[in-house]
This record gives sequence, C-alpha cells and structure tokens, in this order.
Amino acid sequence: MIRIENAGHRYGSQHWLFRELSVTFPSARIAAILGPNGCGKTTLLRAISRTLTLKEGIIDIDGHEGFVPQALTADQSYSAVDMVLMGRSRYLGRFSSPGRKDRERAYESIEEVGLGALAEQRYDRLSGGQRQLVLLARALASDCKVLVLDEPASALDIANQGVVLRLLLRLASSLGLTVLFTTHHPDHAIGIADTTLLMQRNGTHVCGPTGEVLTEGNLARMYGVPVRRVDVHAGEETASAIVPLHGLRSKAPDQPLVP
Ligand SMILES: Nc1ncnc2c1ncn2[C@@H]1O[C@H](COP(=O)(O)OP(=O)(O)OP(=O)(O)O)[C@@H](O)[C@H]1O
Repeated sequence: MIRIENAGHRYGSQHWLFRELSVTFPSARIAAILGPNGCGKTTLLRAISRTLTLKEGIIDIDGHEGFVPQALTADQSYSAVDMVLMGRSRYLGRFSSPGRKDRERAYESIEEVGLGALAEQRYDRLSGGQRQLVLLARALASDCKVLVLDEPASALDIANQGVVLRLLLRLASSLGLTVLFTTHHPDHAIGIADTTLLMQRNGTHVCGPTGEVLTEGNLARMYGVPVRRVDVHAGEETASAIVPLHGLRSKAPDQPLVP
C-alpha cells in the first residue's frame, strides 16, 4: 500500500506543481500515473522513493520499495548482472560481498526480463531499452514489496513493452507486489492498471478506477488534443488503444477533470 496525504511540492519559489494530493494505492494492485510533460510525475515518484522531500504532506509505504528510474549511467566496469546485483545490497553487511544466493537471484531476475543472454555484457554498451530492462531486474532482485517505476516502457519496442506489462501483472497478481508506474501510454494504464491518477499541469488531479478516469473527455482535456478510444476484441480479451486525432485538432475546452 502507498498512502499519500496532502502532498504538495514546488522547487524553490516556483509555482506549486501539485498540492493537496491525497490518494491511496492499495496493496497487490497496479496503479498508473499519467499527465503532461512537466506536471510533476517524476517529482512525486522521487518523493515516494525518498530521494526528494516534499514541501507538504506525508507518504506511507508498507514494505520495502524498489525504484526503477527511467535511466541510470554507471561506471564502465559494470556488467549487466553487476547492476542487477546492486539490488541485493540491502541484504549484505557493510563489508561483505554478494554470495551465491545473491548471484542466483540476480541471474534469475535478469532472466525474468528476458535478458539472460546479455548478463555478462558491459552495461554501458547496452541499448537504452536493454538498460531499462536491467534496471527493472535490479529492483526485482531486491525482493521488494512495493515496485515504483518511472516510465518503464519509454525506451522499449512493442514486444518488450508487452514483456514488461505482463511481468508487472504477474508480480501484482501472483507475488502480491504493489506496483506504481508513470507512463505516457494511456493504453498501458488501460491494459493493466486498476487505479489511475491523472495529474494536470495546473496542479489539479483525478484518481479512481482506470476505466472511469481514462475517458476520451478527460484525456482530451488533459492533453488539449482530441482522442478516440478503440477497443479490439480477440476471443474473451479486449485490447484498447487511445488514438490522438492530431490531424483533426480542435482546441479542447478547458474544463475541470471529472472521473
Ligand atoms: N531539481 C529541480 N529543480 C528545479 N526544477 C525542477 C527540478 N526537477 C524538476 N523540476 C521541474 O519541475 C517540473 C516537473 O518535473 P517532473 O520531472 O516531475 O515532471 P514530469 O511530469 O515527470 O515530466 P515528464 O513527463 O516530462 O517526464 C518541470 O518543470 C521541471 O523542470
């Protein structure tokens, strides 16, 4: 569970990015955060992962948290699996090195994200998407209870986007992890998130069940671009896509978001 109460933040004396933000993301469920560039999504995640102190409010998390940043540079001596092993650091004593169990867990995690064959490659020579998967494996290796990911699919091709979305689903439903991710892909939130938080550039927000929050109207108002939701049925299942009508742009009305 992640409980955010009356959260507010601004950098220095700049405008408040968000204020009076109170939401609870329940345990063993998936939640998504969407919002335009610069509205404060990463700032909120940094507060949740304790790398930033909010100007206002409190954040409570039940259980050890794993944070997956969008990108991370590393010393050229590190291999992919060395990076994943860093996820085990909380299990090591101050002067001890990773043991057999830590290594096994690191290799298992890198296999889970489909990169087993690249485990010994230099991390700084991997592609942007491959590094993103390594950072996810690093969080998995930490055996966290709460997994927080900043745009985990931003550098991934559509096949690997599917790998990550299915993995997140499995982590929540089979292992009971609480998963929270930011995304610019409304389809990803519709596909796997139980709850969605929409953050606006003017500091307001809406949070609720994904199907009720990610409506064509809310998305059009939030981005200022008309959109259509297209549902594709395949047997028992439905895949949804949000199609922005860029070519047919008409200024969307500036109305408050409603769930
Ligand atoms: N350390 C900082 N000092 C000053 N301003 C900052 C700092 N970090 C972020 N900002 C500003 O705060 C705003 C929100 O940034 P943030 O990275 O949280 O947005 P975001 O919603 O994650 O954006 P994006 O979708 O583009 O990743 C931006 O205008 C950014 O320039």
